Amino acid sequence: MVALVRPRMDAAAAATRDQTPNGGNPGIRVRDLTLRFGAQTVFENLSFEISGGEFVALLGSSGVGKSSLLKIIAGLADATAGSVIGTDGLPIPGRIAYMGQQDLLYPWLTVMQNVTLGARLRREPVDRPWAEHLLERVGLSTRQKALPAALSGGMRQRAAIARTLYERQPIVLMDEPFSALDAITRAMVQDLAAELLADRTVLLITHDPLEACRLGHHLMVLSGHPARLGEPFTVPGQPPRAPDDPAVLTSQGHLLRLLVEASR
Ligand SMILES: Nc1ncnc2c1ncn2[C@@H]1O[C@H](COP(=O)(O)OP(=O)(O)OP(=O)(O)O)[C@@H](O)[C@H]1O
Repeated sequence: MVALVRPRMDAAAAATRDQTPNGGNPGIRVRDLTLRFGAQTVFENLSFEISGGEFVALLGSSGVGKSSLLKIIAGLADATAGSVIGTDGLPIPGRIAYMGQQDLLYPWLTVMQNVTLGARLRREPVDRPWAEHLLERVGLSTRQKALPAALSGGMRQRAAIARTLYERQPIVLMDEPFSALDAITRAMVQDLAAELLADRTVLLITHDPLEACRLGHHLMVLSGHPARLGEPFTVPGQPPRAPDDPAVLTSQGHLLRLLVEASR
C-alpha cells in the first residue's frame, strides 16, 4: 500500500517531500492537533498529511470529531493546540472551497447568485458560462432563477456543490456533500466531482463506504475517545471507480468491518 497519507509523519521526511505535485496544488499538513471542549478531549496530537492532488475520504462514527477537524483545517474553528498548513509551507485559508453539512445557501439569493457569490464578494467578474455549465451538470439549469426555498433538499445540496466547484480552489473540503441525494443523482454528482476535482487536494467526510471507495485515493477512519486515525487505506485503481468494480465491492466490505470494529 502506498501510504501517501501518513499519520504522524516524521518531520524530516516531511521537509523533503515534494512540495508541488500534481500541477502545483498544495497538500494539507496537520501536526499535533488537539481539540478540547471543556473536559472533553475530542482528539489529541492528531498528525497526518494529504499530498497535493490527493482525494481523501474521512469516515468515522457520529460525534467522533470529523466536522470539527474539517472546520479547523478550513480555518473556521480554532484547535486547542497544533498546526495546519499547506505542504508548500503557506497557510490554507484563502485557498480552499469549503462545503459544510448545511447547504448555507442565502435564502434571498437565486441559485445562480448563490453559485457565483464568491466572485461577487471578491468583486471579480462572474464567470457565467462556467456557472451555467456547472448548473447544467448538476441538473439545475432550469432552476437558475429559483430561490432556495423553492428547491428540494437534494436540489439545494446540488446548488451548494455547484457553488463549491465554481470556486476552482486548489484545496476542497466537503462535509457529507452528497448525503441528501438519491442514489442515482448521487452517483452522477460523485462522477462530476471526481472529474472537476481531479487534480485538487480534497478531503471529503462521508458516512457512505461505497462513496469513499468510489472516490478516494485513500481512506482514513477516525475512531475512539479521544479520536485517533487508523492506518490509511487504499482502494486499487483510479477514482472515480465504478460502483460494481470488484475492488470497490471488496474494499467496501473491508471498510465497513473496520468501521464496525472502530465503533466498539
Ligand atoms: N462548539 C462545540 N462546543 C462543544 N462541543 C462541541 C462543539 N462542536 C462539537 N462539539 C462536540 O465535539 C464532538 C465532535 O463533534 P463533530 O461534529 O466534529 O463530530 P462528527 O464526527 O462530525 O459527527 P457527525 O458525523 O454526527 O457529523 C461531539 O461530541 C460534539 O458534541
